[in-house]
Formats: sequence, C-alpha cells, structure tokens
Amino acid sequence: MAGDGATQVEHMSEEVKGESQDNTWGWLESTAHAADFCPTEDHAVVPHDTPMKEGYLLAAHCMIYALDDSVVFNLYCRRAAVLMHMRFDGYLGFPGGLVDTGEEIIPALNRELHEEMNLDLTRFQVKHEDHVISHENAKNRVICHFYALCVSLAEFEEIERAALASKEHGHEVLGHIRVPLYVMGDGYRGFPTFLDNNFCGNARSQLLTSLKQRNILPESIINAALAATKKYVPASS
Ligand SMILES: O=c1[nH]cnc2c1ncn2[C@@H]1O[C@H](COP(=O)(O)OP(=O)(O)O)[C@@H](O)[C@H]1O
Repeated sequence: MAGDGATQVEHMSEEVKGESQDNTWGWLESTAHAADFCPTEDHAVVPHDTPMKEGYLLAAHCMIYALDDSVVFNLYCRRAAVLMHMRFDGYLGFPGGLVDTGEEIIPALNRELHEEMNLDLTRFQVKHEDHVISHENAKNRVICHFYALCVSLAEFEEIERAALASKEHGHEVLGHIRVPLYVMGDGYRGFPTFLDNNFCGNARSQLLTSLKQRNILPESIINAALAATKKYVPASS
C-alpha cells in the first residue's frame, strides 16, 4: 500500500476499481501509510526514551514467546514458539499498535495485547525490562518500540488458545501464527521461506533482532537463513 491512494487506484484493474467504489478498498485511516513494509536501512535505532517528534506516530509491539527444544518431524529442533499474526491488510506483524495521545507506551501496549490477543493482564503484562529495540522511521514518520515477553510453554499455549476469543480476532487480526525457526533439508523451506513473506513496517527486522538478542537462534543460522531467502537482500542489523 505504498504511495498515495490515487496512484494505487490508477494501477488497479477495472474489476478491482469497481470493488473499491463500494468501500471494499481504500484507506482505512490517515495512518495507513505507516504500515508499509520498510527495509532495515530506513530505520534508525533510537533510545527507548527518544522524545516524540511533531507529526510522528508512536507505536509499540511485542513478541510473545516460549523456549521449546522439542523436535518436529523427528528432525528439526523447534527452538522456540514465537507468536506473530496475519493482519487485516495481509501483512504479517506482531500484536501491538499505536500509542494514543496522552497514553504511556507500556500501558498502551498492554491495552493492545488485550484487544488483539485477549491477553489476561492480571497474569501477563509487558514491562519496561522486556524492551528489545526502538526505531525511528523518518520516511513513514513513526517511532516503533519493541518488546519481547518470555513465558513458559504451557503459558504460551494458553495465551495462544485464548487469543482466538480476542475482540479483534477476525477483524484487525486474521490469524495467530507461529514462526518456523528451523531450516529444512532443501535449505529454503522453514525459516527462510517464512522470511520471504510480506511484513508490516519493520516487523521482520524486529523478529531477527529479538531472536538474536534473546539467544533463540544463533547469528550464524539467522545469516544463513537470510542468505537463502529469495525476496530480500540480507539485513545488516
Ligand atoms: O509488527 C510490527 N512491527 C513494527 N511495526 C509495526 C508492526 N505492526 C505495525 N507496525 C507499525 O506500527 C504502526 C501501527 O501499528 P498497528 O497497525 O498495529 O496499529 P493500530 O492497530 O493501532 O492501528 C503501523 O502503521 C506500522 O508502522
């Protein structure tokens, strides 16, 4: 969904344009531009307490995960169960969202986790120490804070099941998914294939950074998986 709406409409087939006229296509809101995929080089790492800038959006997202050394197909170590989701716009992303004016980042993120995942906030809450990385994207004018919440595997499975009953399930969130973290025999299926999906904003680099920082996947495997992808140039960070 890059560029302005008018340009997009010009490139659509007559059939799809027709659909758009009865409101089945179009900008949902003025912030939609910020969801476009952005390559790593468009994101500058910034401190967590970076001040807000005029005209910028503030967003916070979270990777909920559990370490899991079980073996799948008698062959591949799962390493971890990591939750992402299919968004309403067809991009893959993490649960989270925009911080409303006057809201603090962490309470806003926990609010979004409840809305999108039905997360039981009496038991699980993201805290300041779960922070992984923050980026500024000057092109999309958005500052994105990212967190990773580690739970036990039993808790993860409970969270995953409960997420089907979230307020946003079937609306903003079309499906909760786990990331395949193994590379299969052909060197492409599994994690590299997953990385060839389309990701919202900088979700792909947030995933890679978190896997590295939380010691879920060694850097050598991440780099080999990136080298095996077909769509993307390997990321530098
Ligand atoms: O998983 C993600 N990682 C990083 N940034 C994301 C992710 N999902 C969305 N974003 C960015 O944050 C912005 C707001 O996110 P989201 O669309 O989840 O908020 P909303 O549900 O409050 O509208 C998006 O426009 C995009 O720039």
